[in-house]
Amino acid sequence: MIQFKNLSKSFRRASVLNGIDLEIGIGERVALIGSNGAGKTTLIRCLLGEYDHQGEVRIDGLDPRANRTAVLGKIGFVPQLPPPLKMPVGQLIDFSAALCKTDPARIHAIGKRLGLDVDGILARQFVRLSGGMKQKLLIAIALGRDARLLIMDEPAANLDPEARKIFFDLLAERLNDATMIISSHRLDEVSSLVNRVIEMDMGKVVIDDKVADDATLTDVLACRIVLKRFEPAFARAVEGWQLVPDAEQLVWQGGIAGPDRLRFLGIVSRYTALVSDLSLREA
Ligand SMILES: Nc1ncnc2c1ncn2[C@@H]1O[C@H](COP(=O)(O)OP(=O)(O)OP(=O)(O)O)[C@@H](O)[C@H]1O
Repeated sequence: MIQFKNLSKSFRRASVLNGIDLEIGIGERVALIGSNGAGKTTLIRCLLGEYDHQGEVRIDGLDPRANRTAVLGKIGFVPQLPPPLKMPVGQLIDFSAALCKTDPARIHAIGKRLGLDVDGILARQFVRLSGGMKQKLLIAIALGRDARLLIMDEPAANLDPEARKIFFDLLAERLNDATMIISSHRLDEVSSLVNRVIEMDMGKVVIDDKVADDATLTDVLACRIVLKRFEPAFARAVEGWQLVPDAEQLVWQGGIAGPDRLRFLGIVSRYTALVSDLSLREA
């Protein structure tokens, strides 16, 4: 579906992509990872046909630079930085829906599933929404259409755990009909969403691993944590993860979304000295 052949890109004299060779097939879910400045966004921008470059880029055999309308019609894109649009939300949804030939009601429905009060913000300027609200709306616009390729640049970074769980469910619904590229500078944020990891460094691919799908996107793990003593900082840290404490706030129990387990354990690991027992089991 996607081919990069000896792709190189320089800005003025600075070389940013150096001879990228990659093939990404239908149904692959790729984590595109790498430190700040590694070249992830530039690679995505080349795929979207936004930059001139050396080498070849093809989506279903088409050069995205020469066939932007046809290629963009296949892609649902969530950008890393929300565009500073002054357009009211309702107009933005209608405009995007018309552009992608989809029904605005689909975008409304996904926004609502993500917890966005779509009806209450229709008249608000997009640029005035909070970071999380903007991200939910951009995800709803990208997923509310029949895109065969989903490209998402740090899509879940601003979402709370509840919205992340719904986001994973939404992606799970698209597993059979879409190829996904999810960019992040942290593998633990996206590792359980993907079946291939491509790491970039200084404009080159340094790791390209196919990984086993060991947890499905819709898994929920039963979590139980026992603390040695109550600590308000722990209660604050797990707020939003829907863990319910016992009367003494020493035993915490609840469900954790499978793809979120590493992120959750990362948070709990800050309180390792407090934890006397921890289990995270398939329910
Ligand atoms: N339009 C531009 N003009 C000049 N240099 C650019 C431009 N866009 C990106 N760069 C440079 O290209 C390099 C790669 O940037 P890119 O945004 O692709 O990295 P990234 O891997 O997406 O990083 P991050 O994780 O920080 O988003 C950086 O050194 C950046 O400064």
